Amino acid sequence: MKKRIVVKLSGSLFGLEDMKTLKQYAEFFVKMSKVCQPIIIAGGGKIARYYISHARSSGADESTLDELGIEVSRLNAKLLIYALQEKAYPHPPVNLKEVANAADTGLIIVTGGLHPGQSTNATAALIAEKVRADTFFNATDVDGVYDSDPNKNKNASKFKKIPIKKLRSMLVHQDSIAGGYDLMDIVALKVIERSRLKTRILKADTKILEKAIKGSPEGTEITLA
Ligand SMILES: Nc1ncnc2c1ncn2[C@@H]1O[C@H](COP(=O)(O)OP(=O)(O)O)[C@@H](O)[C@H]1O
Ligand SMILES: O=c1ccn([C@@H]2O[C@H](COP(=O)(O)OP(=O)(O)O)[C@@H](O)[C@H]2O)c(=O)[nH]1
Repeated sequence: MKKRIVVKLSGSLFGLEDMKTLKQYAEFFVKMSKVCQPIIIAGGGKIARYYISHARSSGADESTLDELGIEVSRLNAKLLIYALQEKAYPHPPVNLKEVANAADTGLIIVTGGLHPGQSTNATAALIAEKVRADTFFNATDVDGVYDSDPNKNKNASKFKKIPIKKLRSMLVHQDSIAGGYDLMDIVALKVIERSRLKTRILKADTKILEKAIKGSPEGTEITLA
């Protein structure tokens, strides 16, 4: 059986700016499917935050806002499925059991969020645990974990490796509101730790992802004591 690779794809890839991005990622994952089975979780991106902020201003509760984000992430997943055509399982699985059954088809799997109160990284970690993935890649809009937010602090320095306990202490203050959950949420970290998931946080770029899938130490590795 081919090794299973779980990739959480930043929602920023599903923006309206560059329509050819998804086609490039579809071609990339078809190429990678010759050496592994990609199992992809799509983020919600700006469109999710558009719906979340409007509904929040109307007084919707946080779990309702999370569900909006989940719906958008599932729409993003469908866009990638359409670009993958017959190489992909035909729709985004709706729960972990369906993900596991879908993975047994050997097809490329694409889904979105699954449950309120967490981010797509938590969903990706749960899926990696469920399908016994070889590695979980959080393909995000930064090239790894820094000692502070590199988008706010130009002097931040990047970790090649970071112990999960240190990462948790760095992120514990972040707010767990819908549309928040920057970088990794506490549910994702819990699942990575309990199942000792091999996890790497790296830039969402097909060339970098290809090198990482082939074993190159791209981005930041989360180490487990
Ligand atoms: N210590 C950190 N290292 C790297 N990025 C961080 C850190 N703290 C906060 N961030 C922020 O997390 C963002 C990535 O998380 P997120 O917005 O959830 O990305 P994604 O779109 O992949 O889900 C980065 O753009 C960065 O601004
Ligand atoms: O399993 C999930 C996945 C996502 N979300 C919601 O959907 C939003 C968009 O997902 P995420 O932030 O992970 O996507 P990103 O744009 O950061 O890639 C999240 O902020 C949550 O509000 C959720 O509630 N449960």
